[in-house]
Amino acid sequence: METTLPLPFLVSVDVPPGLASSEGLNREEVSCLGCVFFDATQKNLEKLLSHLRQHSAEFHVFLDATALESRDGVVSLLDHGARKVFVQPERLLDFAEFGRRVAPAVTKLNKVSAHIKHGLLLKDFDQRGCDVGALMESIKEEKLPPVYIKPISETVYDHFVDICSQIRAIPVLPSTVLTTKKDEAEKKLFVPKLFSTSWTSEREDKLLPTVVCDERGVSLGLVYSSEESVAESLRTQTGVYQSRKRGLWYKGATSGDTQELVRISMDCDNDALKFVVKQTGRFCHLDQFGCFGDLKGLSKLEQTLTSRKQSAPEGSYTKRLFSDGKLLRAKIMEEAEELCDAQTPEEVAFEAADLIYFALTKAVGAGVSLSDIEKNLDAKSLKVKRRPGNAKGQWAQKESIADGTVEEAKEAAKESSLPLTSAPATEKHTAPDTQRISMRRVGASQVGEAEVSKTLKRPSQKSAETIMGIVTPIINDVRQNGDKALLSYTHKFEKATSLTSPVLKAPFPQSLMNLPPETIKAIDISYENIRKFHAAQKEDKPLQVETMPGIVCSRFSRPIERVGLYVPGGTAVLPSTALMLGVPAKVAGCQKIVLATPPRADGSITPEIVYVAHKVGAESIVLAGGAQAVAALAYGTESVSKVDKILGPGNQFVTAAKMHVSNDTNAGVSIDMPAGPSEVLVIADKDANPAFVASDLLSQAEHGVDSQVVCITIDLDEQQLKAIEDELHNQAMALPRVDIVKGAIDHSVTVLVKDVDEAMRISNEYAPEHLILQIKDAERAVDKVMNAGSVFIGQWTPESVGDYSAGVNHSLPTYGYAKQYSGVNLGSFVKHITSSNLTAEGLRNVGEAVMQLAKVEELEAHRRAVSIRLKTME
Ligand SMILES: NC(=O)c1ccc[n+]([C@@H]2O[C@H](COP(=O)([O-])OP(=O)(O)OC[C@H]3O[C@@H](n4cnc5c(N)ncnc54)[C@H](O)[C@@H]3O)[C@@H](O)[C@H]2O)c1
Ligand SMILES: N[C@H](CO)Cc1c[nH]c[nH+]1
Ligand SMILES: [Zn+2]
Repeated sequence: METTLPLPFLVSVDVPPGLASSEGLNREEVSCLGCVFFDATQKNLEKLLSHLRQHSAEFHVFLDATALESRDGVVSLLDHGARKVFVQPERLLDFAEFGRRVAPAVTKLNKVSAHIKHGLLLKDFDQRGCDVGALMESIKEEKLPPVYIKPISETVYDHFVDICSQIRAIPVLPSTVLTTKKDEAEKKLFVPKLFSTSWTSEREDKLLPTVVCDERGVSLGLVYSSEESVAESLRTQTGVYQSRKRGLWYKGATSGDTQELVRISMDCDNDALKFVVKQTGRFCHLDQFGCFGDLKGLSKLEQTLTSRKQSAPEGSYTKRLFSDGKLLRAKIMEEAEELCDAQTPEEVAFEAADLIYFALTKAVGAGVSLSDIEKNLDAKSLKVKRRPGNAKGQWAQKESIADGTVEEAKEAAKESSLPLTSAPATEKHTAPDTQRISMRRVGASQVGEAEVSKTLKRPSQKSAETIMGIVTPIINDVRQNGDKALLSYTHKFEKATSLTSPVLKAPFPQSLMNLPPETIKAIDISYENIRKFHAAQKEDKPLQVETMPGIVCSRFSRPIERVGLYVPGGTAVLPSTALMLGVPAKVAGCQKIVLATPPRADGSITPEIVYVAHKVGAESIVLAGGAQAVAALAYGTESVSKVDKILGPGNQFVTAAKMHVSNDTNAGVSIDMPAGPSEVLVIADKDANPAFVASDLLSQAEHGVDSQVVCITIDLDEQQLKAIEDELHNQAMALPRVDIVKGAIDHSVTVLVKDVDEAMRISNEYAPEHLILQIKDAERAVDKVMNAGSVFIGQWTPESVGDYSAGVNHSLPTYGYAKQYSGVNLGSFVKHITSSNLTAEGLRNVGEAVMQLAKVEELEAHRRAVSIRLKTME
């Protein structure tokens, strides 16, 4: 803990008189000295604590607490920020845990033992009859750094200061020394003289180099001080220095860029001063803030925000933040969440910078400066009574989700005795039952459907800007440096450092797809069902329509030649996704199928994926994931084949990379759709089995913490609702991925509605990836489905059958994109080509219309292409 003195002396202020005045301390006397010394007694303790509360970051407070009897009093002083407290030597052991912040106070040096290492206060020092030589010797022998000496009142201070300077002790001077000196001129120069008797200048002119800093310690420049300039500075409380050419220099006197003096201190070997100032305008005579250049980082941000607050250009975003408290609040929350989710050092730096920007905007808007914040931090760092540091209120549950172990959660759940109550309009079951895994309830009739939609907002993802900022350099790197870059990202993200080639080419060796027969059987069954369903989507023959006599329009399909299939492999290995993409690609007749999937840390690929790749006739497997795999597929590398279309789900990095390459016209690649974190919406009525409902919700919640599940209950009473919630909690606690489930459930919701129509309206607005209908006459409700990726009808249709084996595709639009996209299907692997075939009669029938429209558009060549033919028929 920092207790070094910024000055070569301490000023002792009378207590309580100094504090009793309304102003507290006389600012001019002590503020620039930065250090103050008090006598603490039981009587003035409260006043001292109140003073410390306000000023401990500003002043370094030293206290003689020998008159304080209770330990608690001393601890409170330390806790409130006292830098050093002196106690009787015999009580030292009692405060050993506070290290150098507690030191002994003695009246005679020989009472001190050699083991005292945190300095000491020699009080009631009487210089008369003092043998300075013996004192020096004693201090040297005891090797006690540093020694503070407080004289008894009759001492003649000038002489006392000289003695202290000789023995290199720190004088503690009563404040009266500054105010009772008879001679005004002498009084004025007393403090500067204290400085100058302590400083040593190696320069001929005896000036002292002086570093000028702002309150955050950012250096503004180097100047020189003399005893006179320091005196002027203290008198005017502004920056006054000694110019080597022009004498006394009152900073800002001509430029207007003045300085308010905050503090003067001296360096460790007394040969340089530091002036801390509040600078108006700029310090440097050149067009820059300080002599070492302009501000940067946090200081620069603060400068910009302050100037924006005073006057911002039209359309300034920062200005909008200052005037829109709600927006600022939302941004702070959003950025805090993104910082929590950040993983790599780059992401953390990126997100922390965003959060700091918004936090500082809040501070500047409230008139709080960075240095106020830093003072607060310093004051906190001086606290000795530690709080447990647990998260509070609504964050307590999030904390347990992020960090708690399953066992801890189970224990806490057992301890939690408060039952769930019936649902008010919108209520989060966190406070009373913190460890219970439960979804927030929202009553649609209480809050209205518009509010329900807001509540069903998907968990926030990183902003597009943030994600693009991460994936773009990766894509560019792979594009430019091919295999080498691709491999380096696989080493980095997958930790597969032994991998030397990023591609596994067909034919795949049998040794890489050795599987138990039951797995082969499961894959084969699923393969066949998926094949059948997708083959049925094939058009047998071209579609043909005779629109007019002699005019035949046709549409026929052709497979996309080269397809890249992304199989996710971050949080779970998904061979089923290889099936969902590979089988339709094969059915469609794509000539080149390239799979890409992140390898395991040993560089290998899950044998199930190799087996599927083999079955669908893949040309190769790219052993890479994330943005780097997408870039390799889009542009090709030395060993990865370029493709025409990239399909497959993935996390935010994969999705952003797909968007990026599909927007690059040079890449010549398209993508399927935005397929992100899995989600499910279950509609349940009184007929639904609570255990089935909970199991479906959990099946998607276990995909990732960014998944969201929604349960719309139709006209259920409290007991029925609780039955689903109990099932959800109990089943979840038994799952191996319970920690992931907790994260997903945390932003999942149960919506209470009255009837099927209300449920369907909300569902269509949400546009879920998966919609499960566990209601009476589920089939009839399908007519009302307008937006959904895939629908699961009735109690015997769990969503997981669609994930694996029923035959439908599980690669589906999420995040509400089911409103405009279809899931992967056979059509995703083909393109449609149209044709027209006219006879002479056909051209005669339609010719006039074509020529007239060409005329309207003033495209004469278009018109003539028809007229030239019609003429030949005349
Ligand atoms: N909608 C669908 O049809 C569907 C189907 C299956 C899976 N999914 C979803 O797909 C997602 C799969 O995600 P996943 O993470 O498990 O696997 P993933 O393969 O999509 O992503 C893993 C890759 O992300 C990259 N990555 C990770 N952290 C990174 C970082 N900080 N910076 C840059 N790149 C980074 C790495 O390259 C890694 O290989 C899940 O959200 C799952 O729910 C959706
Ligand atoms: N439910 C996921 C699509 O959102 C797909 C999947 C693969 N394995 C299990 N589930
Ligand atoms: Zn699934």
